[in-house]
Amino acid sequence: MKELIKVNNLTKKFGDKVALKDISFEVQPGEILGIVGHNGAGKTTLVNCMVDIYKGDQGSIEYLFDKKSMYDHIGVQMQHSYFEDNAKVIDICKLYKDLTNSDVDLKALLKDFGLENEEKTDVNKLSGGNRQRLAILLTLIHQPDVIFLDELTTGLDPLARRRVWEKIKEINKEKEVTVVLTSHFLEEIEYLADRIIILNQGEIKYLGTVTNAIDTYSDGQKVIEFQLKDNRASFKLLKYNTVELTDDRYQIKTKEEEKVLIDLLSNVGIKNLVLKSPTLEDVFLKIAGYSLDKEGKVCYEEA
Ligand SMILES: Nc1ncnc2c1ncn2[C@@H]1O[C@H](COP(=O)(O)OP(=O)(O)OP(=O)(O)O)[C@@H](O)[C@H]1O
Repeated sequence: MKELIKVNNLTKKFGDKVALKDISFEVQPGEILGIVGHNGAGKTTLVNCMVDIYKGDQGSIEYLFDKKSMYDHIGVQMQHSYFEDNAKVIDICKLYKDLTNSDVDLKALLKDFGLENEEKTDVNKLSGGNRQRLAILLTLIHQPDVIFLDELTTGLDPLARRRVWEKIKEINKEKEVTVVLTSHFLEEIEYLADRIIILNQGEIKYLGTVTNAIDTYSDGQKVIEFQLKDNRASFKLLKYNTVELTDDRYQIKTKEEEKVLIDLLSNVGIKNLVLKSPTLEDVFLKIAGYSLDKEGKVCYEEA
């Protein structure tokens, strides 16, 4: 299948600051591609280059569609969606429809997004979740092939965030719209994206599926988490150099989980056992000193 967008050796600078360094990848039709990275990693700059807001200093971007009619084919929701304060939901929708000469059925679209009862609501009185749903809806009014969503769910509570995720999945599957999204949230990317790009200081550190990222970076290790039946047996864990104690739970990282489990069960005495595979978070930690804040947002601590 031919790629929808092809980014070739793209470099973008702001003065001396290199925001993107020699980036190459392609967007396949029908996929959800997630771009993830710390603050300042270059996510927004990359999206801005792809939607032709910024010109790269080096490299090129090719589109399957005619670039002259680019905005017929793409829909863009940027990091902050600004709406006129007193504007009503339906007025904004109509404005977008007129501007794009679209023949979309607005009533049906609003119903589809669960906003049919909000038509007359002032946009600034919408809940955070509904506001974000409106932002997605607006990208779809002219029936594009691909939409770009930049940090769509930042600021939403977990329930509202989940609802937005469901909507994105639905649009992708049912309307066959390709989605390029940036996010700070690993859980979001893990849930939504078919493939991910991990950006670190303007460079691609990883491009591929989440599963492959985990396999590649985890080195086949599993995590065994447990409590001791009798804490006096803790000396029996000394032979494991990967053992860690957090709160009252021990963790051992190992490639030989069966052997270690047998030892723990028969010789050490453990309870409340959980066997875990590494997560995308572990991959991030390996790539470059990432950590997560209380909200589950990616942070970066330079060494
Ligand atoms: N218009 C600009 N002028 C100067 N520097 C910029 C500009 N836009 C971005 N940068 C710089 O380029 C780098 C990449 O920024 P960018 O906004 O793309 O990162 P990001 O990953 O989207 O970050 P965030 O998650 O905080 O939105 C940063 O160092 C940023 O300061």
